[in-house]
Amino acid sequence: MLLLQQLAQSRGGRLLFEGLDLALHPGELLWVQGANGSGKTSLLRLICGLSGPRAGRVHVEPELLYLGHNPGLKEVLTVIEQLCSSAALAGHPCSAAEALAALAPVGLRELAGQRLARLSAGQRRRAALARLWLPHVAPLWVLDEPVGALDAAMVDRLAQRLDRHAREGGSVVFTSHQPLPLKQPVRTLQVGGH
Ligand SMILES: Nc1ncnc2c1ncn2[C@@H]1O[C@H](COP(=O)(O)OP(=O)(O)OP(=O)(O)O)[C@@H](O)[C@H]1O
Repeated sequence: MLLLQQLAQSRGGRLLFEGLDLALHPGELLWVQGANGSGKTSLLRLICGLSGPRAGRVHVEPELLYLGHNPGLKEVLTVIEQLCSSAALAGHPCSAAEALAALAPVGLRELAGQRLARLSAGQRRRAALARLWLPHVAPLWVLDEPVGALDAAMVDRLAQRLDRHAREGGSVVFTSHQPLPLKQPVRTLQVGGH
């Protein structure tokens, strides 16, 4: 599902990592670890093709869903508009009923018509994460700090969703500065040290 071969990246003239080899298979969860500034986000952006490597190559099969460090939501849109438009942009359009159903587990169903500009940080994160509850999503999920700003109950619900995705044959690459309460086995990858 994801293959990294001899991957290297540098930012601002500093080498972040090199010689990185990894094969992630269906059903596997990968926790990318490292100190602030070690290169976790840089690695995730490489995996998503948002930046090019200094050396090596990335192969994704068949497609991925990326939720970045910053939820990157359009403030003028309502919660449901944002969810439907991001799904459509990713090539997996959803119906209004499917979007409402995906907003329920993140606790935003009642706020479906609210503009994102009027949501709290945690609610915005929940709005971005609602994508993971839509019926048609890419099998590889790349999540940068998905639990940032989430309360404990939502962290538990997200972990349950990731566990289910893995049990169903999906894969997840995620960064987090805290362990997630996952039940499925989790592989780890340490970034940095250069
Ligand atoms: N646009 C940029 N130009 C130059 N250097 C950058 C740029 N973006 C990031 N960097 C540098 O690249 C390094 C790695 O950044 P990155 O965001 O990948 O770290 P991270 O491990 O995700 O950190 P954090 O845990 O704080 O989110 C940092 O030292 C940072 O200063």
